[in-house]
Amino acid sequence: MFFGARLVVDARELTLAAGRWTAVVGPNGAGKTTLLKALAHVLPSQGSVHLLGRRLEEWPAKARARALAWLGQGEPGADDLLAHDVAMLGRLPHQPWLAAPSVADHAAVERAMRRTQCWEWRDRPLGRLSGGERQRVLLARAFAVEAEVLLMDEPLANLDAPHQADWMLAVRELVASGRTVVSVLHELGMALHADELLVLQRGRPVHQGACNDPVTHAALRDVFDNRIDIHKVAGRWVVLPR
Ligand SMILES: Nc1ncnc2c1ncn2[C@@H]1O[C@H](COP(=O)(O)OP(=O)(O)OP(=O)(O)O)[C@@H](O)[C@H]1O
Repeated sequence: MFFGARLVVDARELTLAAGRWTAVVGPNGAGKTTLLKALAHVLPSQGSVHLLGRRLEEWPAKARARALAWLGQGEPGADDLLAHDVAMLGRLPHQPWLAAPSVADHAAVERAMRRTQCWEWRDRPLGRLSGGERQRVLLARAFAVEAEVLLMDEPLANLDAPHQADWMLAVRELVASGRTVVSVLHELGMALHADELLVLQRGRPVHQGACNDPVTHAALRDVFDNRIDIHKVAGRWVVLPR
């Protein structure tokens, strides 16, 4: 992937496992967002990206939007829209042109908003929510798609600890039902609870492996210049800066 003439991400032959949760990690500027945008078809890439075995370009746009849900980093939203309407945007790929949302669409939105605990303020405009509340609405929009594959860039931004835990639980449920989740995470302790870690450094994937594998931990320490410590506390991974 290039920005102008500059090669920003050089990821050849990269496969992300279906039916698993992969966390993409690495230092600032490593290319995590760029990679995710290329996977989501938000940014052009030079190679070819396959989604569920089929080239992205070969998917009819609406079918692709049903199969692949995308949550960008710090997404601007229309501040005047009500939270419920924002979440309903996730159902657009399911709706015929100019049709009103169906019963199934309303049910999916309610499920998603309850999942991220924002159903209570469904009638409030996005612009009048706190950062974390807003993020939970945007997460609900992504969940409401009920896609096979979810790509989320910094989904935990602005979320407090209990809602981070809720997000992880939601991801676990999605993966248990056969869905694929790929998330860029700066919270390395959370990332280590994924199934797989993809470690990026200066635009290249330098390691891909199981989160509980010591080799993965060594790769992680390495890309952060040995300035992190990884511990297991009460059965959970904790990453501390050094
Ligand atoms: N629109 C752009 N134009 C030019 N270069 C860009 C653009 N967006 C990002 N870059 C550069 O591409 C590289 C990768 O950026 P990217 O946002 O993918 O990194 P990241 O790993 O997600 O970083 P962070 O952890 O800081 O969010 C960086 O060197 C960045 O400066």
